[in-house]
Amino acid sequence: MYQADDFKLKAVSFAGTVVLGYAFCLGLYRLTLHPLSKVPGPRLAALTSWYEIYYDVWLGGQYFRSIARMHKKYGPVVRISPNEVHFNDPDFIDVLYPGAAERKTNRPVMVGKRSGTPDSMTATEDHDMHRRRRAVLNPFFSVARVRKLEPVIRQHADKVLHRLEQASISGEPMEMNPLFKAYASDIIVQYAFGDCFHFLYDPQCGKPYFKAVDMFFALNHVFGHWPWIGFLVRIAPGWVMRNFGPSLREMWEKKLWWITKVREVRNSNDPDRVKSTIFGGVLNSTLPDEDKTDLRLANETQLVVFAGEGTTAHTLTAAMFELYSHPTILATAKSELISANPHPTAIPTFAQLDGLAFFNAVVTKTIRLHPGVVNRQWRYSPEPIVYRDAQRGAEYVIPAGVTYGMTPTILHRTAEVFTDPGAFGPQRWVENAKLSRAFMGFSRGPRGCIGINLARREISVLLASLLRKYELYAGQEGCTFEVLSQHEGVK
Ligand code: HEM
Repeated sequence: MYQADDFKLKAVSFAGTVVLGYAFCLGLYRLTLHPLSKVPGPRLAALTSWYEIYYDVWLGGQYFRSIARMHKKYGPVVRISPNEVHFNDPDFIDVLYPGAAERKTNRPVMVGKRSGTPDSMTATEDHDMHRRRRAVLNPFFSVARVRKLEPVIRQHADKVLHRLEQASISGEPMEMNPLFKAYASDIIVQYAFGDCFHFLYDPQCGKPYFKAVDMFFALNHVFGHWPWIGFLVRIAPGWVMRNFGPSLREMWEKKLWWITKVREVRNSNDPDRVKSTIFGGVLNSTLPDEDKTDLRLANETQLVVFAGEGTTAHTLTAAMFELYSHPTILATAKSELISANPHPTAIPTFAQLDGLAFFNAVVTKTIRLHPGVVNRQWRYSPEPIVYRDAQRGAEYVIPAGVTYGMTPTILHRTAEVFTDPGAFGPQRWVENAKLSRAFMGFSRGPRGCIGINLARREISVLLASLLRKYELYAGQEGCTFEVLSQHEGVK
């Protein structure tokens, strides 16, 4: 008995010594011999990814703030975890996010895992496979195709005005962000399948669903570090979600809806549906059959829909907040809109909005200050990348396969690039077109935002409609908005 206990004790202490010895050697390697060991950054971040986990999982998505502080301390390139570097240099954007013809850019596998949409375009690691998958979606987001959506976008903007009109009659305060999410969601889901959830007719504007999506995004950090948790959430049967994951349930149910809709489009005999909906086009494309399974297309739908909802709504909310808190800028934007569209309650056409330099700069400037995508834009290159830090006179080689990223939230608030970076000044953008060299709001390169044309149209049509109709509330009668404190956002 005594001997057995002694043996167990020895086995445990041996195993403990092996684990500690391994951790010690790994730490030593990461700090000294690792190919990134010369890249500046906090030692703790180089030693262990628990540093990142603390900020992103424990504190909830806060690592980007810590990375911003690192850049202030260590310069334009920092090692933010044992195997990842982060850049903050606008002159290096085109090297890190090159055109498809210049160099391949792969996406780290971890990004797909954290996105919760395996096999979707954005989760596709390989450059060439991503190109193939994206090629079938690209035509649906071209300038010309989005122009064809003009009646749909204007019709949805009209529905938003109608909701606000109803609220003004009933005296019910209207929260703008869920309304904007409902607007963006109804448009993109309608375009995807020829049908949508009609959130703009829902008294709650789909709030329970959007809360579930927010919760899912918050969990992305957890899925990124422990992908098996994401896997369990994905495969969880309905009764588990209903009983143990009520906050995600709404989203989970929508996933079943995506699958049903993919099947409906697949079995549809209506040629119009095939031509005019995104997933009709995908099913009819030359993609191989393994890329057209119900599950992969449901994941692709979830990606496209998620990517188009919150981002657009966030930009609209932020634009309203900035404009109505800067009455002089609001007045300039309004006078430009009045000259293009004299009727205050008419939804403007695309043609009326084209060429409104100041108004369009308001949209870009809003995305600069409040980018809809906060996380870093992860990539890796199949070839080494050389970075020269002119300030320090140092050169760093980022080996092939090492994850790197840039973050618009950090880049767009860098004083070396934008003087007075926190200020909302669209006029600067009108006067200095060169500022766009440092703009990453829609990312760059072949994995940049596919929905940029659609987003710009959705935002400008609705924003212009609201600005034309509503005044800032100062006790007067009529169509007004009230801006609450900065922390509460726009209501
Ligand atoms: C103001 C609104 C928007 C902003 C600021 C925005 C921003 C971005 C950014 C920064 C990325 C790159 C993310 C990365 O590299 O990790 C991206 C990707 C993407 N966006 Fe947008 N987006 C907006 C609206 C839209 C809309 C309306 C759609 C349309 C459905 C859309 C669809 C997508 C898709 C599908 C991707 C993934 C592309 C790929 O992986 O190849 N986005 N977006």
